Amino acid sequence: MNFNKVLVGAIDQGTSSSRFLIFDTKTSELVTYHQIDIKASYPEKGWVEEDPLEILDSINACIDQALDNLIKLDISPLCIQTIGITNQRETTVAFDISTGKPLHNAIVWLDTRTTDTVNELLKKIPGRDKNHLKPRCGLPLSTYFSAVKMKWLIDSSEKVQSAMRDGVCRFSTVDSWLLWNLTGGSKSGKFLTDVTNASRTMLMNIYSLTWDPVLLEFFGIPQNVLPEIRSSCEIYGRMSGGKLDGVPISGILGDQQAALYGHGCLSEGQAKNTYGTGCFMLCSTGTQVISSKRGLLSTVAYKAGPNKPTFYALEGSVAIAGAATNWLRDNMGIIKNTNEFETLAKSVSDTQNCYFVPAFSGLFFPYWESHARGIICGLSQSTTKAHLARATLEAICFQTVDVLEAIERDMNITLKVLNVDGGMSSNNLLLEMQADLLGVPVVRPSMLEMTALGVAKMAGQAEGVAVWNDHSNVYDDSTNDVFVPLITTASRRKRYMQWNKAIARSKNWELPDDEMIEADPREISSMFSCALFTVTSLAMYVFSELVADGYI
Ligand SMILES: Nc1ncnc2c1ncn2[C@@H]1O[C@H](COP(=O)(O)OP(=O)(O)O)[C@@H](O)[C@H]1O
Ligand SMILES: O=P(O)(O)OC[C@H](O)CO
Repeated sequence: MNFNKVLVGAIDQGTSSSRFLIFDTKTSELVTYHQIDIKASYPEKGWVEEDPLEILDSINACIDQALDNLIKLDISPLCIQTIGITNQRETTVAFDISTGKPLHNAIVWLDTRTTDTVNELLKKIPGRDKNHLKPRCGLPLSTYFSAVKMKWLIDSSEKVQSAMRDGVCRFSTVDSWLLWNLTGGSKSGKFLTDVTNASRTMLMNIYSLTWDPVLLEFFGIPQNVLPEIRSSCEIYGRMSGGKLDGVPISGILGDQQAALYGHGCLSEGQAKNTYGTGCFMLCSTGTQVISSKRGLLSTVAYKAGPNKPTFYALEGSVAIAGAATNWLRDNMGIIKNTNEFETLAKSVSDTQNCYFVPAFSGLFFPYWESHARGIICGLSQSTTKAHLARATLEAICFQTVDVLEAIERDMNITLKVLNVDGGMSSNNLLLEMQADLLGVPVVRPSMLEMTALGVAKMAGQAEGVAVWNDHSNVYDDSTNDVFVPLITTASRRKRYMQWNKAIARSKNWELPDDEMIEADPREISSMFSCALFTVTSLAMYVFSELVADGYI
């Protein structure tokens, strides 16, 4: 058996699946991995939940299976020097730190149950400006981020309220839930998070990298329920139990930041776009926080050690990418397997002017509109499921066009290529359409696991581990696939205009609870007449019964 390799393990906990991947530090080669799908539940309209214990079990199972694969390759698991954790961001877990039991299902980043919470919070802000807190945390007020999910749990869950009273409630993002459990849980677990995950809660000040008292007060979250914030690269603790007992965990990055790092987009103006459950383009802004005028988020990209500088990024977040494929498969039954999707979409040469805005979770960038909902428009008698499949891909591409344009304008740069990765980027048609609609070549590496590679590199360079030193270059391999634009600018513009008409129709669809106040006066008067008619009829009925019974 080979004991000489120097390997790093990466836990990649995404929205749709969990993975454990093992990389060779000499070649950046993916040696082996195992992946398990995660079930989401939708208990009410707009709610998206996952089971924190299923997430944890899936990671343990992935580790075990990947280690078995390694042994089959005749490589010893003892070659694994350290482990990194990368994760779906914003998804919020509430648990009891004395027992380790979750107090509620995890509320997934896509969940829109807090639409009314956001409305209520907006009322506290002068002019209801959703960007009011942006100078502190880089983010607009939205259902997307963890703070509103925590507020909802405090306001709505009796178990959370009781655990808060007993001082045992803790809130975490998925990184700290996993870290705490893997380092020993209620016996010896380390309750820590990293700056990139903390920067997605809306509670961390992006300059000081500490929990911000003004933000904590605004959302009503006491600081003692939150993990301690650390850099993205240091030994946080060691695996407790299992086949990797004692191996350090030394890197944590939110999954989109990890992909940026994996691509090696470390210099100002370098960008990547990851197509997973959602689709997220991040562009490095160096050590400067750039505040977007166009709806992009300012976020922490990484901090490669406690005493290292903090790097930042601008981010354009598109909520629904692969999630739309899953919806067409699971809810509509249009395909049986994800891999049929490309063949179906390719079976037609265009969308026949059908547009699909999959705003299931409202619209994120650049609108930050919680009340938008999904629409399909431009249907005709000849529209088929193939046109809808193609329109789904187009929708993801159009939103990416918006993000790229905003990044270029905010940073005053022109991107010459777009580096891509993520599960959905295996779809060639998606990337061909993306290049066409962007007018910029799209470059896909032969190894798509940039998220896992990013956090493996980060973990491998931590002080006390230092097994991986090469971070400087954009991920480079001679077997990259390049997709070049083939359509004319005029055709691109026409389709983009039509897309914007579809977006306009999806906006402001859901009515907030207090919408009556701003509703059309004709609607209010018709509802008032209806209510008056009902009350009068009831009174006349009671009166006639009283007369009939001789009381009057
Ligand atoms: N060839 C494909 N065509 C369309 N969608 C795909 C394809 N392959 C994967 N997907 C979608 O991509 C998502 C999985 O990507 P992944 O990066 O693993 O997601 P996550 O990190 O969010 O768990 C799923 O939503 C899946 O349906
Ligand atoms: O699951 P992904 O890969 O789409 O990533 C989810 C994001 O981290 C949400 O912000």
